[in-house]
This record gives sequence, structure tokens and C-alpha cells, in this order.
Amino acid sequence: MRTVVAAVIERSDRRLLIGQRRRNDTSPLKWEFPGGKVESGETPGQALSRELKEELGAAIQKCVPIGRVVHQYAETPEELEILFFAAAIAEGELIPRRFEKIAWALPKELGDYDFLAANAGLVANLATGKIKPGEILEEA
Ligand SMILES: Nc1nc2c([nH]c(=O)n2[C@@H]2O[C@H](COP(=O)(O)OP(=O)(O)OP(=O)(O)O)[C@@H](O)[C@H]2O)c(=O)[nH]1
Repeated sequence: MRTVVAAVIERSDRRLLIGQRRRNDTSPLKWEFPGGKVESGETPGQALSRELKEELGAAIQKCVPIGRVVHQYAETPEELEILFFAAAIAEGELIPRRFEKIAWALPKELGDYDFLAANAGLVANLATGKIKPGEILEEA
């Protein structure tokens, strides 16, 4: 099973950072949270920091686990374990290097985006306010 890490980043206006996969990626044009596969020798936290730097030029300051999903996509042989984190990043411009585009969406707007299938449960919990990443980070 391959482990993937992904970050839910909340801005001061409560909007969440989401990214759209490129048209030539697997699951083209689907929306996801920034992140990627954990490489050998890395902890999940290290992988999250590396991915956020690579994908957006963002520096993670803090992260707290908020969910875990095991999912198998029909088009890939590997089963995925996806670890979701609430994350805070240092202020600064984000440079989307690996996404078709990025967006800052209000939790209640998340249903308007075509997310990867494995994200359905988390997206529902964010949209209904059951999981509040900003509060979780503050309390941690
Ligand atoms: N970054 C990210 N990946 C996710 C999320 N949800 C989810 O199912 N995934 C899956 O986790 C994997 C992340 O891989 P990746 O981003 O490092 O690499 P990739 O697209 O090159 O991988 P792939 O081409 O093998 O699918 C993808 O298969 C993606 O579909 C999510 O919210 N964020």
C-alpha cells in the first residue's frame, strides 16, 4: 500500500486551498488538496513539507492529522492510504507549479468542485463544518 499525504490549508477568510490536476495527469482535471506520495525514508510530515514546497513554493509551519482513507482507483494497481492534515503555511505568494489551477473555496462551495473520489468523505465533513481545520490547528 502506498501512502499519500495531503494538506487542508485554511486562510484567515476561512477559504480552503484546493488544486486542480493537470489534463495529462492521472484523474485529469479533478480537484484535490496539495500533497503527494511519501517517498522511502520520509516521514509523512517531511513528505508534506516537500510536496508543498515543490507544488506551491509554500513553507509548512504546523500540521495536525484530520483523517485517513484507504482507496483503490480502478486505473491504478496500487492501493492508496491517504493521510489528510490541517496545515498552516508561512505567508507569501503561492506559485502553482504542478496544478492546472488553484482556488480558495469556502467550505460550503466544495461541492461545486469535481474532487477525487477518495476525498468524498473529507470534503463532506469540511462542507458541513464537521471538520474545521483552522480551529483544529489553533487547539493543537
Ligand atoms: N495530492 C493529493 N493526492 C490525492 C488526493 N486524494 C487522492 O485520492 N489522491 C491520490 O493520491 C495520489 C497522489 O499522487 P501524486 O500526486 O504524488 O502523484 P501522481 O499524480 O504523479 O500519481 P499517479 O500519477 O501515480 O496517480 C494520486 O493517485 C491521487 O489520485 C488529494 O487530496 N491530494
